[in-house]
Amino acid sequence: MKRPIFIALDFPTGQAALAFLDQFPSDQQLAVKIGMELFYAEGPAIVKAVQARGHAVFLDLKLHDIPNTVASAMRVIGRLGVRYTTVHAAGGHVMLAAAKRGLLAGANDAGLPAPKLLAITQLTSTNQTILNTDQQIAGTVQASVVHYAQLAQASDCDGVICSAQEVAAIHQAVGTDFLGITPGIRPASAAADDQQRVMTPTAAAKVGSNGLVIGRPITQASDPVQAYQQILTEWSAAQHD
Ligand SMILES: O=C(O)c1cc(=O)[nH]c(=O)n1[C@@H]1O[C@H](COP(=O)(O)O)[C@@H](O)[C@H]1O
Repeated sequence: MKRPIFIALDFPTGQAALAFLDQFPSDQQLAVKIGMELFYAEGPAIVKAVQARGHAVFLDLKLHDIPNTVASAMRVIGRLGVRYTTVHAAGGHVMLAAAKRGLLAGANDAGLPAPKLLAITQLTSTNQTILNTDQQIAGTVQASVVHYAQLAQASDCDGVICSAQEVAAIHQAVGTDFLGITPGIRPASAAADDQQRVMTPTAAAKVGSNGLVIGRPITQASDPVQAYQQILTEWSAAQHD
């Protein structure tokens, strides 16, 4: 999967998510992200239902707990056949290493390839004020994100979730093989909603983003299939390798 666009299936029910997917041609294989809302409503059954339609699943549950709990939960996730999953970098090295260990154990239990483990750095809804005031972290958002990328790499994660605004700095710090997957993507005409650190698909491609996560600009569009195709065209045209 080279530089995928993950559609965030942020729907309250499996029925709504599958009705959304039904709008696409049945032979079009998509990359989709199942997050907390849909997974809490439907559990692993929705992962299986989406996989059965031929789509690649990124299961985004953003684990953050004591290392033993994270390892055990990741072991369950590792058995689901998903391609990517997430953990919070803020949990620290021991927790991140436990996440990776659990994921590998789960994949091994099921005889499946291990999902790629992505660490959440600073959420794209976080800005400088939130970082310095609410989180009491001094310095810039970019410095915090790069620090978390270095921590994630040292803890054997495959990449991070960050804003496209930080991808170039991350790749400079930890190398271009380390994935920088970027939500907070907004076509030029779209509303930012609750996102603070946004970029267009073209700008994200130019700075070397390894994949986009996009929800509302596609799921809430009057014609979601057309919105997706437009973003895909823009993203593909701007790639330089
Ligand atoms: O982990 C994520 O996917 C994530 C991390 C982050 O920093 N920011 C962020 O927006 N996301 C997710 O990416 C999606 C963005 O959705 P839209 O803002 O509707 O495009 C949502 O499902 C968020 O949960």
